[in-house]
Amino acid sequence: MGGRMRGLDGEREYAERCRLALQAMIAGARENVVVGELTWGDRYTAERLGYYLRSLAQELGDEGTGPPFFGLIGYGDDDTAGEHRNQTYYLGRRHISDAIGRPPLVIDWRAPVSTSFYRASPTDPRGITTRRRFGWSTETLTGYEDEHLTRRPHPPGAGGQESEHGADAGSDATAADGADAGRVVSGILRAEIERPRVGPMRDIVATIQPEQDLLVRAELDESLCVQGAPGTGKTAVGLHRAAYLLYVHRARLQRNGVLVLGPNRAFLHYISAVLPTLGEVDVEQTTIEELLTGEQHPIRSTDDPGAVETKHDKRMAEVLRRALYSRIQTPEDAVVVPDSSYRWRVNQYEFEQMVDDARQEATAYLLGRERVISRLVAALQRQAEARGQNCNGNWLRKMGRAVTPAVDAVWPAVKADELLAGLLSDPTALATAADGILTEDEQAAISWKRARKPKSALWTAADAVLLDEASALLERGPTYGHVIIDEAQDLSPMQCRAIARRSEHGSITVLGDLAQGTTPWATRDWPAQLAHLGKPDSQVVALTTGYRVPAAVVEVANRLLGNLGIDVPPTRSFRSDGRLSIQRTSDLAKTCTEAVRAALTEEGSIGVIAADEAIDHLRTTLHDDGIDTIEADGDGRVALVPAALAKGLEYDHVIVIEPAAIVEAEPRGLNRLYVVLTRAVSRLDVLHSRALPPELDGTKA
Ligand SMILES: Nc1ncnc2c1ncn2[C@@H]1O[C@H](COP(=O)(O)OP(=O)(O)OP(=O)(O)O)[C@@H](O)[C@H]1O
Repeated sequence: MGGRMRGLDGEREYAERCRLALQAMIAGARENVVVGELTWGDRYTAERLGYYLRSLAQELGDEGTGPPFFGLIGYGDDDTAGEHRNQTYYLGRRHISDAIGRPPLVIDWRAPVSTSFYRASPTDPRGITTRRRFGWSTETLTGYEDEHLTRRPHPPGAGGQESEHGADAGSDATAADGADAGRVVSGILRAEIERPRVGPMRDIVATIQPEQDLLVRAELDESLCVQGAPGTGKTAVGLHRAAYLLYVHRARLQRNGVLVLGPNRAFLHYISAVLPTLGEVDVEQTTIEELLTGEQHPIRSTDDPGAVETKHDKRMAEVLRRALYSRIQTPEDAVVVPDSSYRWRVNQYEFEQMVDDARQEATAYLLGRERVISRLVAALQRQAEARGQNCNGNWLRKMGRAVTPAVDAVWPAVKADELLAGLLSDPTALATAADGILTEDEQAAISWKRARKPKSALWTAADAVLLDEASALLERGPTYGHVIIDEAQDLSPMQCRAIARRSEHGSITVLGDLAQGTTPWATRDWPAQLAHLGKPDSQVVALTTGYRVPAAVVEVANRLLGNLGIDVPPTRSFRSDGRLSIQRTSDLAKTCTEAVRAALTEEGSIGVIAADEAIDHLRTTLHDDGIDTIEADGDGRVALVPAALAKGLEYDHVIVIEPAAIVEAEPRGLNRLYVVLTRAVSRLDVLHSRALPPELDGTKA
């Protein structure tokens, strides 16, 4: 910290000083873990402290080697700089300090002062005179670029930048295409965004864009919905938002937890390293299916399409509610409990009143039942105490057991799987519960061919959603402090309800793209989905600048947009590089092999994406040609990816096989093709033997 701007040698010395300080912090944290474990006599304190120190050590642990900082802001000496007048601040993934009481050497990117690094622009410099971006080659500082924000840009187009000592990104500066007119794009920034992709997703802390930063740093209480075109950084924003919220609201969120939901395992694998590199190791990352599938009810079967759609329909919530509450009966007798020489009694009318009241008040079925039991016991207690009896804990428990059979008769205990198995096994019970809600065909579609007990039931993924709904009717579960939902356009209303229950007392970040909706129930507008998610008033923000897909590829993908039956703004690509080729061939397999071979001569990951049913054949022919492929979440150079699994992933070079087959494979095949075409970072080859879909070749606008 301080007011001086260093030259490259000075910056390298500073980087070394930061690295040594960080190593000392890591060593200190590790030592504290040991000392903490030895010195704290009281177990609870020792455990809490141990947990804290261990997570600190873990957070710092991975960070000993990477660049200690990525940027620097220098404030001027006028009033707009306020308390930061003449100060400079280095920004990194983590605070680094070398002595308690002294200002940190590096400030965490999430700290309030870091905001200006991301948001300052020539039109609104926020008191900053210089913004410096550092270029690193692994651990070596190779150079930096300065933007002088309070000076007029000169010459036009150069954005007032200088670079020193061969910053590895060069020094050209251009304004982002069509983006904020005040925005200047440095060479280092552009190189980071356009770099070839290899391996899993990385954090973007060094290059978060202003429109992304506004979302990352939105208040915890604010639920947000981001409608983002492909590659606009929705996933990146969601993950950085999780890290930001944990930094600002650590205590609250560590208690309630943060949950990140993604579309599938391959996607989770792809993003899994981002939060740990940001020091956040405690965030739960899973898919909605895994979240809802309990260990007791493993998925053992699949549903027909008709059954799936009905089970995911929100009317099922009412069918289940009715089925459950129809179990409650009106009491027909008084409750009489013999107790030594007395018989305590609650008459039928009072009992009925208790049942009615509990039904009105209780937020969950089993809670209502508990209330009836405790009110009956309280009534008995009043009578016993009036007779001078001492009603201790034992007595109360005994009375509780004594009234239970009477309560069982009118408000029976039920389990979620019994309720659902009962409903799906018994057409008459289903007809009663679904009367006026589901058609006869819909009822027939979800009914089991033969009755089964819960233990022998062949549960499906859609049943898991219903079991979760049923469990929540019985008993309310815990809620998260914040839930981040990626690819949220694909969630069914019933899945949304499951998430809404888990975020009832917290907030959510909804990320998605209506154009990428591929499930039968994918939403066509956000307000409807937000209502299902229990946050109807969330603000919807659109991101349209794509950082993944090059302009030529965006142009082809945008051709499909008008045919998808949704209203979203087209993507504008940030990137001018990239290559697109569309090739007709009579021998797809051979041309595919040639395309992969050509791609292998260049840097970066390669994804071959085809209709799901074509995958096995392609794998064999590629293998016969000497090319080994991996699955979407494997480690290797060439991934062979079924179209259905491509969502959320990206490859440097994408080879799309037979678009017409991808479109035909499913009802929302055109949306699927849109997803598939927008996975490419640098190069896209489209190979086809049949005619291209008319929406793609531009003959159907
Ligand atoms: N500010 C940025 N700086 C550097 N890279 C960025 C930035 N924003 C996004 N990216 C990169 O662009 C790519 C696309 O980002 P991301 O996957 O988050 O987009 P998305 O909107 O979720 O895409 P999709 O909906 O197509 O799956 C990623 O490689 C991401 O790291």
